[in-house]
Amino acid sequence: MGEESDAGGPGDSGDENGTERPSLADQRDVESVYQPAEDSDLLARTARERVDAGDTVLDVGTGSGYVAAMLAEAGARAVGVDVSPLACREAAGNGVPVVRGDLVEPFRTDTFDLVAFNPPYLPTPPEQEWDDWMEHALSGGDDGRRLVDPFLETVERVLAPGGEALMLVSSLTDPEAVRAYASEHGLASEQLASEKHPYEALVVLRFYRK
Ligand SMILES: C[S@@+](CC[C@H](N)C(=O)[O-])C[C@H]1O[C@@H](n2cnc3c(N)ncnc32)[C@H](O)[C@@H]1O
Repeated sequence: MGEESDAGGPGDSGDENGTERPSLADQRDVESVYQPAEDSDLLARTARERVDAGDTVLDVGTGSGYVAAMLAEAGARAVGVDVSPLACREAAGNGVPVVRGDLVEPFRTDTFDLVAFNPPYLPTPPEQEWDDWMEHALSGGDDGRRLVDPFLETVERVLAPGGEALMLVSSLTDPEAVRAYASEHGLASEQLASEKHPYEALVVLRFYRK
């Protein structure tokens, strides 16, 4: 399952003569797919506690597929979605059914018991933005909420009755502002977990219909 084409998107760099240039990620010799870190692990551990065998779950921005794979291990029917073709390929290679797409857009209404999202959240001023798939994995734009806000605007549509969304939020992106925005969009919230790290606190928030 899933679309794993390299067509389109950042990193596809060729000049007017059709000469292929390496993507910025290649030029910088950085990984092109976000590898699981403390944030991935906190989200996966918290979500795993909440799924029952047979639940249908979605891992938004699945990256390597780490969170989806942990939930599948717990007995859930887990699917991932990612905008990056490189992430889709890696997740599929790790045994995760994956769809290439934008947030929850590819999925039907009322589908998922649980939606998990570890968004790109690093606050990044425009002049520091770069142009490769790793930027899509890391940069949360000026306030860190470039993807957080659209997720909160759209996730309710795909939640099954009684379903919930779990999102990893950093102290860098103001969890209280995230909760206020969710509330404006019809979602109640609570904090399920938090961990302190050298430069930030990581928090898992739960969102559900009011
Ligand atoms: C911080 S990484 C998290 C990866 C993985 N879930 C984990 O926890 O290790 C964020 C992921 O979101 C993906 N992403 C960015 N924008 C997206 C969008 N609009 N729709 C779906 N995925 C997106 C990135 O490609 C990246 O894989």
